[in-house]
Amino acid sequence: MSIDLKPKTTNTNTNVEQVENNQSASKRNVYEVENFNLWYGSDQALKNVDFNIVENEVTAIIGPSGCGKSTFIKSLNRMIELIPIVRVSGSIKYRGENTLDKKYEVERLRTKVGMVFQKPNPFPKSIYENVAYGPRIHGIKNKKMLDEIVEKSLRGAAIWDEVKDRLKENAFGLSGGQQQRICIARCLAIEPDVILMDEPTSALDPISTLKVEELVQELKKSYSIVIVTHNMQQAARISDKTAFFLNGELIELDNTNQLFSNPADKRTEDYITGRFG
Ligand SMILES: Nc1ncnc2c1ncn2[C@@H]1O[C@H](COP(=O)(O)OP(=O)(O)OP(=O)(O)O)[C@@H](O)[C@H]1O
Repeated sequence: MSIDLKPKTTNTNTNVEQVENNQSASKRNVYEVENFNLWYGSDQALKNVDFNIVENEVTAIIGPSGCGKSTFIKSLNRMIELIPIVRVSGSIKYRGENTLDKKYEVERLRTKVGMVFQKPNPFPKSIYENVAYGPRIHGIKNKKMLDEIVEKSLRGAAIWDEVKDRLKENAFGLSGGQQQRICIARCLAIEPDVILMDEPTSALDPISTLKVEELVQELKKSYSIVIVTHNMQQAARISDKTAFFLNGELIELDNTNQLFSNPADKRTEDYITGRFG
């Protein structure tokens, strides 16, 4: 998709957007976030966020440094609660259930929602063990079954051909781009429903970045993907929906074409045209 980042005054993409809207309409929401607030101690980092995430779509989150992108994505799998001073209100429904409910078991969420981080973080183990780790934790001991999961996950992460003859080697011996795809394979091995990606290409060279971007396009056929990115061109290239955050508020969430070509809010327009941030 090629996108002109300059806002236009008239929208010429009505038919395309109509088709996209119709496609979205037939899909279900994986997440429904309502009136979500988050505080670090007394500092409020997210304010009244309402945010639906549609299945089998790529949703990109953009916004200036410190606007709350990472805080938001880490709220979706409740990783944020590892920080003791964090306090939240509102609701984050995953497949209809409020994950903030005291009775909701976080382990259940973590088996369905995988995460890939900015810096590739493979375990100091072999390539094979990195991918087999999750399924082993979930009780799979059968070697043949594990072999199959490892191969399927590495294929799914578009790295099988590069590593199939060196599965016993330490994952640290791979390039940064390969390590990131191993981390994606590790994530796929638990058969998630959603994949959260927090700036997954910011530590990668352009060729590895392209590989991961192509991979994201492929993965959305089977998974729902939320990706935080500082790179607006990347958001425009790979996402179906884009959300713009500013100072902890969700300013705009729309079809990516629409948001970049004809943003509804002046603050979005100022950001995407480089007037601030
Ligand atoms: N552990 C923490 N303790 C206290 N405040 C925090 C913590 N983590 C983040 N914050 C604050 O919350 C706000 C949002 O931060 P967050 O990291 O979510 O922003 P971001 O949009 O992801 O930024 P960046 O693009 O620079 O990664 C910032 O004001 C930040 O200083």
